[in-house]
Amino acid sequence: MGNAGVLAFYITICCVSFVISKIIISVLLYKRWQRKNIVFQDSISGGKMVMFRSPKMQALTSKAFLKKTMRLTNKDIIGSGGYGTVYRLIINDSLAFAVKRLNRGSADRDRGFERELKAMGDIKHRNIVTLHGYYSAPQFNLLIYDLMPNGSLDTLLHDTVAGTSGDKKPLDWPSRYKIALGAARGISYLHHDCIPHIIHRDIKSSNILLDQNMEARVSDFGLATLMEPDNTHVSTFVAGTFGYLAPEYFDTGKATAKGDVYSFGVVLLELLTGKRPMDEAFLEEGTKLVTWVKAVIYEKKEEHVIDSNLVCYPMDEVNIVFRIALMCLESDPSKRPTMNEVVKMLEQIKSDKLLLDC
Ligand SMILES: Nc1ncnc2c1ncn2[C@@H]1O[C@H](COP(=O)(O)OP(=O)(O)OP(=O)(O)O)[C@@H](O)[C@H]1O
Repeated sequence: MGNAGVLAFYITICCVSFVISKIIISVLLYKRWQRKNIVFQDSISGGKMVMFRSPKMQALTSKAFLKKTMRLTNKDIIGSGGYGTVYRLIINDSLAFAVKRLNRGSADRDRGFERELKAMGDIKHRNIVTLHGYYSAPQFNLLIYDLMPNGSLDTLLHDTVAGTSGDKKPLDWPSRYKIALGAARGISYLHHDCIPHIIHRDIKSSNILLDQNMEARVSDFGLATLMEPDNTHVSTFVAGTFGYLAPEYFDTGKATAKGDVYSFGVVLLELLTGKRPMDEAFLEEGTKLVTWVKAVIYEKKEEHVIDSNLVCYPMDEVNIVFRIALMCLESDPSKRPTMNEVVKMLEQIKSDKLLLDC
């Protein structure tokens, strides 16, 4: 190669490096811009609205959003729980949000509250309900989530609405399996992939919501740590809900990942038996779902616990999920699997099936 060739080679290298570095800088600047939240200070209420940047929030202005939010009335209420009331908010007939009004305001909290919320906003996973932003005022706080059009697993499983023909439509096995796997993946993500790792502390069927594809999305993570539940809400105790709490929690009062695994085991039992953990029939007999199931197994009558709506589905799959539930419900936390292992065991059911079908 002559001198001219060498020169041309070096010029090409320089040009390519220049273009690549420009692209990298642009991508980094775009990412930084994306991370910046939109903050709107409302001089009338003395509150602050923070909207996390995301494709869904891109087209909205915080002022318009806040105006709509402040106009929510009782007819927009979806439900209420230990932390407050949840409203449906539809913007421009197309964007749907669930706004959770927390009963206490920012006057009761320190700056850690906002830090936690921002960390919650960074969590994006297909099995976790996205937090899009929050509003913080001295008297109350609002959390803005994606609206889950198919409601909660609790409603779907236990309040089957009578159709026009009067028939009830119980959830079929493929849907139950899909929900179990989706929820397990969401919790596993919180436990193992988030830095720092997150313990949910309140896993239950009303905190497993269903999106438009009936994909499970875990909600309310972090709330138990953010605030003490309302004292008027009887089902919630310190953090967590009766019927779902691991036995060791009553001794130690400490929330652990293995405590979440236990609560997930209770959700699996709900899916398998179709019964609520604190069903009235259990309360009358002074027992609860987990104790009842364990007693029936002791008598070797497992078949009596499975929801009669599931009898025409593959019993081998149902039985494996039942065994996974029992592992999660071990009294000794160290004997329970991790959520990562639970996901793998649940996934194995379908991959074994595929191998057999081949
Ligand atoms: N993002 C959402 N999309 C659709 N519905 C929701 C959403 N978040 C909550 N809900 C519904 O609102 C109702 C109240 O929810 P909330 O989380 O406040 O209470 P809970 O989970 O029932 O009880 P607790 O507060 O003790 O956890 C529930 O019926 C729930 O299904």
